[in-house]
Amino acid sequence: MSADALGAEADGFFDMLEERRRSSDLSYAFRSFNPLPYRGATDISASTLNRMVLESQYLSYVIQEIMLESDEPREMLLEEASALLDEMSQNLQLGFIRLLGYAMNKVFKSVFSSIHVNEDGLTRLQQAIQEYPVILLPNHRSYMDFLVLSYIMFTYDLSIPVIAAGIPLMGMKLIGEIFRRSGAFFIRRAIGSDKLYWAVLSEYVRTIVRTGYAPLEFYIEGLRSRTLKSLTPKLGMLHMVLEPFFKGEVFDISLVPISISYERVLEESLLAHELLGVPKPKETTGALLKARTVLKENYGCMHVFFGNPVSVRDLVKGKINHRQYNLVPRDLPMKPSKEMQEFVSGLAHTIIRLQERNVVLSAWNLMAVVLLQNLQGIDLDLLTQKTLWLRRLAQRFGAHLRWPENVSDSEVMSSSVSLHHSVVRCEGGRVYLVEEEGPGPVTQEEGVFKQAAAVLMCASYRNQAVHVFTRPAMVAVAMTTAASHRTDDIFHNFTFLLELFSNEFVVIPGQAVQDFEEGCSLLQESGVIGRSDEEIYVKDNGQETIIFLRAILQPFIESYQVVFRYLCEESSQTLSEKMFSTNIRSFIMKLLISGEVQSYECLSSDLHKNVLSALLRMDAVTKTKVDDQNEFSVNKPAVKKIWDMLSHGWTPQISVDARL
Ligand SMILES: CCCCCCCCCCCCCCCC(=O)SCCNC(=O)CCNC(=O)[C@H](O)C(C)(C)COP(=O)(O)OP(=O)(O)OC[C@H]1O[C@@H](n2cnc3c(N)ncnc32)[C@H](O)[C@@H]1OP(=O)(O)O
Ligand SMILES: O=C(CO)COP(=O)(O)O
Repeated sequence: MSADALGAEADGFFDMLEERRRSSDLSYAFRSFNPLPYRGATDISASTLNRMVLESQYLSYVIQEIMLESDEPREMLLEEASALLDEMSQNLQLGFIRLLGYAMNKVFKSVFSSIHVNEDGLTRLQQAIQEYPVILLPNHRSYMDFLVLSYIMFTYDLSIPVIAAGIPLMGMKLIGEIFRRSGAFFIRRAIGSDKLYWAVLSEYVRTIVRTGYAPLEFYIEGLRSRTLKSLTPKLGMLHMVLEPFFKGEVFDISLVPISISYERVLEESLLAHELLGVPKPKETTGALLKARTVLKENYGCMHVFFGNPVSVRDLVKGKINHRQYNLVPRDLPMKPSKEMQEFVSGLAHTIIRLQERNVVLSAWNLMAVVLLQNLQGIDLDLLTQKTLWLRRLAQRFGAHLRWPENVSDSEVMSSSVSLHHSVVRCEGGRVYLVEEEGPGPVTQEEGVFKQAAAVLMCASYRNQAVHVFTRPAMVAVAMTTAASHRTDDIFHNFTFLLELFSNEFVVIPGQAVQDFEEGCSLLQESGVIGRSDEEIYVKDNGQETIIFLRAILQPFIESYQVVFRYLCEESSQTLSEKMFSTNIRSFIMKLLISGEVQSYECLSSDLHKNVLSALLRMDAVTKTKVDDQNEFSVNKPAVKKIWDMLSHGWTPQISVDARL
């Protein structure tokens, strides 16, 4: 894979569709496919893989345990395990990859103007696959993610991965089976305490890794992020894939973070509506066929960045004494120690941060930041000027920006507006958010709902860029709310924000000092703040940036305040999960209609969940299970205290003139 052969661009990416557009779909589908597999792989079929799981000492041990706990005979448990495996297992066949390859080639060429892939990433991946078992860890924003990744692997002769898929996809007529034969293995949602299921799933995953059956791909965020912001990682699957290393069954494992960035996301409208409580359309083949009209649209370009493979062996050095795990017989279940749980959690969060680092942003992401601070509309010239200002700031903060070369800034702006016609329109030189077409709203609630959907759609594109600004923005807010200029005081407020928002923005646990230093250094290097031994102060020409950064966090702060207010004013101290989401929405709807609250982002269900998670972590709310339903008990004084801390010294009304 040489740069010349692939036609790599200055930034190391090349457009893989360029070549695809020159050849026929059929010849692509029937191309010769000669991947270089993992050198240590045992060449086994999908059915042998299943048999290995069923006959494993591990499964036999767990079945023995279950037999002792219940009255079920061994044969029945074995049959159950076999049925679970039939439901779960993949049956990867090259013929089906070719079939999907043919279809996807057509789809991708039609919906995307380009698919940029980093050439060195492909080369590194090719090498990594041959050396050790490889785990592909992409971010998850769209159904397109897994299609495009297997498409890239097929196109560049890389071993086709097997992929952990949520079970609803299995239920799609025909498609479910095609996915299974294209490498998907299906896992149930919320496994809970089903011991046999955990045993079958974890042994299946470990056997794939141990035998080097194929690269294993899974979505560590567990689902598509509705907000396009990174999600707090799930840990179950990561624990499973690492175990063969800790038990000394493989020498090393390579974890490959993958950052997929869309200029325009196919599901943009559906995701925003889900945030407003509209249920997700069920995954059915009928629904898929109905949704094919979205394929008539243009979704601009996408970027796929294959990150540096992370060696687990290197990572554990000095952190975990993994020899202690060699003492446990390999076939016995291994309960992860506290040390191990912390390690896996830190690693999962690190993977998300690595994904974020290599997300490629477009002019549109920056425009969305500015637009959200100017919901009343903004002159195109001013929008251009502010976007260019933000471009410089984002670059100083280390963002990966893709700005078209040899194209004037005004063209970049107008082509972004036209690509995102579902979010914005330009009328008489002014840019406004677009509300969804359809009959005009009948009630005030419907009016608010439409406006909120428009704002949430735009916010999702700001969210793609928000990780670039989070840390400096938290420093900016902490500086405003701190009792003095003293670094200690500012750090104190910073850690409060970091803790409160740690479901909103992914932070690596236990790294508050590093996060604070990162935020401060970026601001200092950009000439926004100055630091003495003990103090931090805003420089005269830094005010504009500080105000802008505070405004980025403003919708989040305002939304958290509103949820706190609801929890404190709600007459009942105990809330079921269902009641909470319905009641909070109608509470906020009223405040939006009365004008008491301005931020439409307050209506996002993702944000409501994040506030609850934060309060649970901060011991202001407790969760219990009643009849299989989550119930929350609210400690009002504790919530009030957190609310006060967030509000103390904070000036919610940033004057419109001062905003970007
Ligand atoms: C050329 C063109 C080709 C094109 C070709 C196309 C190919 C087309 C293929 C289609 C492919 C689709 C792909 C879709 C993409 C998705 O569908 S993404 C969604 C599915 N994937 C994932 O979710 C992966 C990441 N998820 C996880 O890691 C989750 O943790 C799991 C494993 C699924 C479990 O979920 P969960 O029940 O939510 O569990 P989790 O919260 O992690 O843990 C729950 C509890 O179980 C405990 N637990 C964890 N592990 C264990 C264990 N082993 N034993 C006992 N207890 C355990 C935990 O400690 C936890 O306890 P508490 O802390 O609550 O006390
Ligand atoms: O991730 C999935 C398929 O891509 C399934 O989960 P969601 O549809 O909830 O995102």
